[in-house]
Amino acid sequence: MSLLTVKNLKLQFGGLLAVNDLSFTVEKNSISSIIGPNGAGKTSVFNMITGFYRPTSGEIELDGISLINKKPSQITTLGMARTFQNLRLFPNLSVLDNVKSGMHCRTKQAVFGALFQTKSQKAEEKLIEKVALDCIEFVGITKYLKRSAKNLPYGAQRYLEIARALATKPKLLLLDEPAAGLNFEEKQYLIQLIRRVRDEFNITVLMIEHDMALIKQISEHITVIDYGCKIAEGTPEEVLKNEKVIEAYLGKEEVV
Ligand SMILES: Nc1ncnc2c1ncn2[C@@H]1O[C@H](COP(=O)(O)OP(=O)(O)OP(=O)(O)O)[C@@H](O)[C@H]1O
Repeated sequence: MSLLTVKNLKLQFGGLLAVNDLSFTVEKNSISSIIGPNGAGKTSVFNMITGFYRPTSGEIELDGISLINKKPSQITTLGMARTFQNLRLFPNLSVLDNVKSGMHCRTKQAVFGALFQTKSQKAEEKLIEKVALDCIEFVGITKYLKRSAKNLPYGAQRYLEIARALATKPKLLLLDEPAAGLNFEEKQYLIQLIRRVRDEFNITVLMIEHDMALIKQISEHITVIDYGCKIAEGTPEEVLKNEKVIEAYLGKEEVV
């Protein structure tokens, strides 16, 4: 059963067709990937799914609900969270506050409540803190709780982004190049973390990644795009021996 359905998606920037008639689905509880050479349109697809870009045409549904014309915050509320290729943390906020900051969309806090700290307001604040602490512990960075994001080791910053996304309790987690900049040990830790996200929280994961070894290890389904079009899809074994895929990568990146 699919959680995300993308149908005939198009995105035009002036004369450039960044995404061209793209259709694919993401199965519930799967770990899936979108791959493709630089500039293929992968991040543009994520930006449309999360409401940052408005598609020129096409349909996107999360659990049967259309996401077209919805704002990013509405899409978060419907159960989607993402991390970014270039980290988007609040550098001067602590780890705890970074995670709490991602949870507005899930809270009922009104201005009145925030000013006068009603009983329910205090209870909600406690709950927010508990969820944030649980997510921080889950990704393994509790020892950095009070440290500002900018002073964390790079790997921990990447895990913090995942904790912040998890705190919104998504059905679907989109990870944009989660392994970028990580060393071998950190990548192995990331693989375990992504598996635990799916297995322990039943969250479906869709990621963009350039690290083919990592993709092979963790992805159950891959969609390959080139020049905005889907050129192949299937299991890692099927996709990575596909001639069109090898051709698309030839001279650009190495397919392992
Ligand atoms: N806001 C924008 N305005 C104009 N062109 C854009 C914009 N965003 C992306 N593009 C163009 O759309 C195409 C697809 O870009 P996109 O970033 O989606 O590719 P990508 O597959 O994610 O690349 P990479 O792997 O290098 O991150 C590129 O030609 C890019 O220059």
